[in-house]
Amino acid sequence: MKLFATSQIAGIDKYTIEHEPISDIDLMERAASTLVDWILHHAEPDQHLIFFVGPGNNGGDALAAARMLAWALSGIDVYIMDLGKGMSESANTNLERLQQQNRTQIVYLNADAPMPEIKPSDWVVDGLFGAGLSRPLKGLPAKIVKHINASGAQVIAIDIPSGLMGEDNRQNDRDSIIRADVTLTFQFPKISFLLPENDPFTGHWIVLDIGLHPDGIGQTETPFFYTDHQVAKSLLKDRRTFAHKGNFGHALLIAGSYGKMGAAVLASRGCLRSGVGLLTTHVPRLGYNILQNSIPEAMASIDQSDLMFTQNPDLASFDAIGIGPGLDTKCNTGRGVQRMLEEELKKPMVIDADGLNLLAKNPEWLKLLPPETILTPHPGEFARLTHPVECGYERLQLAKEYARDNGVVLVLKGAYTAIACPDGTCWFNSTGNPGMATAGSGDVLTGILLGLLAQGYTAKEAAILGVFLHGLAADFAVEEGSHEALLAGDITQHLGLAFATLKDS
Ligand SMILES: NC(=O)C1=CN([C@@H]2O[C@H](COP(=O)(O)OP(=O)(O)OC[C@H]3O[C@@H](n4cnc5c(N)ncnc54)[C@H](O)[C@@H]3O)[C@@H](O)[C@H]2O)[C@@H](O)CC1
Ligand SMILES: [K+]
Repeated sequence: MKLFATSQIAGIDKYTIEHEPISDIDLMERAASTLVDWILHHAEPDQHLIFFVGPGNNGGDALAAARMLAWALSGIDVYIMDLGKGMSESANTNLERLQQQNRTQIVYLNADAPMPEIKPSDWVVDGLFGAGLSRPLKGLPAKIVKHINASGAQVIAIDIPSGLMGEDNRQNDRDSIIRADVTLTFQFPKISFLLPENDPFTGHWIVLDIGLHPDGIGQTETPFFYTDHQVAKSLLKDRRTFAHKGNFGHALLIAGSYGKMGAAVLASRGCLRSGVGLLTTHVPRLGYNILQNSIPEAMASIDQSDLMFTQNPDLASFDAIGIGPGLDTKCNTGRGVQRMLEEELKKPMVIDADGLNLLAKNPEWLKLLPPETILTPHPGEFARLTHPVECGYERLQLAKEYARDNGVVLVLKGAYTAIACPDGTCWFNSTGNPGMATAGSGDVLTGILLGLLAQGYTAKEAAILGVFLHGLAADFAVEEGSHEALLAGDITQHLGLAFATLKDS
C-alpha cells in the first residue's frame, strides 16, 4: 500500500470527487458511515458520546456521524468549537442536517465559554482538526484538547488526533495534541502514525476504506509504502515440483563467539526455515559441537580461532553471506572482517549486530561493501553508524539519506520496521508485535534475510519480504502464548505457518 503526505491525500480526495464522480458532501457521508459502523459495532446502546467539532471537513465528518448515530443511540451531545470564522461548506451542510434532525443537543464553545463536563465513562469523538491542520494548536483549540485529555474518557479520533501533523511533528506542542485511545483513519495510515514518538497520540489506529479512486492513488507518486499481505505475497517466489536444493542457493553465515553461540544457532535456524538450499555456518572452534548438536541441517566451517571469527573460508561457492550475530568486536575479528571485505566480493550480503558495530568503528569499510548490502540496525546501532537523533522523524530522514548515499538497503528495526532503499523508497512493515523485543529476535531476522538473498531475491525484495515474514511468524507465536513469554526460537518455529499463510492469502 502506498502512504502519502496529508497534502497528497487532499489531492486524491479531489481526484475522487471529479472522476468517480461523487459530490464532496456524498464523499463525506461515505466517510462518516464508516465511522458510524465502527462505533455501532463497539458501543453499548446506552453509551454516551460527546462530539467535538472543528471548522473544517474533519468537523463535517463528526457532524454527519453524530446525525447517523442519533438514530441508534440516545446520548449524543455535540460541541462546536467557535473560532469566529465559520465552517467549511460541507460542514455547514451537515450542521443544517443535524439541526433539522432535532435529536441532538448542539452547543457552541467560544473562548470564554466554560468547558463542558466529560465523565470518564463517556466516549469523546474528536472531530476538531484532521488532515487540514496547518500549525500547532493554540488558544481555544489547545484549551479544548487539554480538557479532553484530562477527562479520562475514551477518545476516538476521526482521521488524525487533532493537533497531530501527518508527517513532521518536530515543531509541535505535545501538550496540545489529542491523546486518542483509537484513531479511525481514512484510507491510509498517516506517516506520523508509524513513528514511535506519536504512539501516545494515535493509540490503536484502524484504517477505514472510504473508496478513494484507485487511479488517483495510482497516479500520485510517493517514496513511502506500507508492506501489507498483498505486497509481501507479490514478492514470494514459487518452488517448482522438480526443484532440488541446488536451486535455492548456498548461504554462508559468519556468526558466534565465546559466550554467544546461541546467536549463531538462532540465525542458522532462521536461514534454514526461510527456504535456503544449503547453509554453511562459520563458527570458532568452541562452537563446533554446539552448532552440530543443535542444528544438524547446517554444515559447519571452523575458524582457526577457538573463541572468535578471524578468517573467512573460501567464498567462491556461496551465493550470499551473512555476518554479525554474536560476533563480538575484538581486534582480531575486526581484522578478519576487513580482510574479507577487501576481497571485494560482489556477493549479496547482510550485516547485523557486531558486524554493524565494527562498521560504525570503521566507516571507511562502507565503500568496500558489495552493492545493495543489507544493514539491519536497531536505533542504537543506527545512531552509532550515524549520529544520535531527537525523534523518529529525524531518524527516518537520516535513514533515507544513508541508504541513498551509501547504496545500502537499511532495515531500521523497531515497531513498523522501516526499510530505506538506495532508490529512495521507504517501506514500513505491518506485521510484528512488542514480544519481538527479546534476545535473539534480530539474529533470526538476519538468518531469514540471508536465506532469501541466497535464493536469488534482490536485497530490496529480501528485506521487505523477510521483515514481513519475521513479524508474521512472531504474531502467530504470540497467538499461542504472550508478548512476555515470546522466545526468538518461537519465531523460527512459526515461520512455516507464516509462509503458508502468505501463499494461501
Ligand atoms: N476532502 C474530502 O473530500 C474528504 C475529507 N475528509 C475529512 O476532511 C478532513 C480534512 O478536512 P479539511 O481540509 O477541511 O481540514 P480540517 O478539518 O483539518 O480543518 C482545516 C481548517 O482548520 C483551519 N486550521 C488549520 N490549522 C489550524 C490551527 N492550528 N488552528 C486553528 N485553525 C486551524 C484551517 O484554516 C481550515 O479552516 C480529513 O481529515 C477528513 O476528516 C473526509 O470527509 C473524507 C473526504
Ligand atoms: K480529528
